[in-house]
Amino acid sequence: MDLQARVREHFAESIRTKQAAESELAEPVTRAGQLMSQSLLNEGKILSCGNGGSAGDAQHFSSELLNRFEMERPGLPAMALTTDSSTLTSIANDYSYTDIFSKQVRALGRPADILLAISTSGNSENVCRAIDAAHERGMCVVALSGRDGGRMAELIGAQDVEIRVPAERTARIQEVHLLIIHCLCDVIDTTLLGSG
Ligand SMILES: O=C(CO)[C@@H](O)[C@H](O)[C@H](O)[C@H](O)COP(=O)(O)O
Ligand SMILES: [Zn+2]
Repeated sequence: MDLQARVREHFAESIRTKQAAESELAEPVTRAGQLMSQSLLNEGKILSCGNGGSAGDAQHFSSELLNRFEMERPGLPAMALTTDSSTLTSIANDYSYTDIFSKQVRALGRPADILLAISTSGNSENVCRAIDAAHERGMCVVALSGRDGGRMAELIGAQDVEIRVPAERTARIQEVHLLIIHCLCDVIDTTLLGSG
């Protein structure tokens, strides 16, 4: 087994996936960044959720808003719904794992807020329920997905933005999700602060 060849193929496939995504996703990513900027200007906040690697992505995004991305600026209101182990374990224990995000969205969400919902398959039930809860609260949703968009694609409304990575493999989709998260931070900072 040529391990180095395998590693090289990961690099090559990741590069190809990002190149394929560029032309397809530049428009929805920009639109999502503008939607988030408008929410922040309207005193809204951004809630984010996902499972596994996507939980890490949700936290990565909220930390870049709460602290900073590349420009010096005041912190922006954002919260990953994946971090409070007491809340997560009690909801999962008393209700169901599928309710861990939706219950938090119902408690915290306000109409000016945005939900960043992340799922490579688009089929994680707890993320789908969070989207339903966001809509109940009058919030807009930015959905990061992949493959055929899964069930999440059916839940997205005209006021929302779906960003579906054109790839099948979870790892490749996640790698593009992280790039998109950095693009969203850049659009938000540039919209709020100017390009310097
Ligand atoms: O990071 C990885 C795989 O690269 C895993 O932890 C992965 O995120 C988990 O299996 C998730 O539960 C997958 O959920 P989803 O992306 O389909 O919503
Ligand atoms: Zn991963």
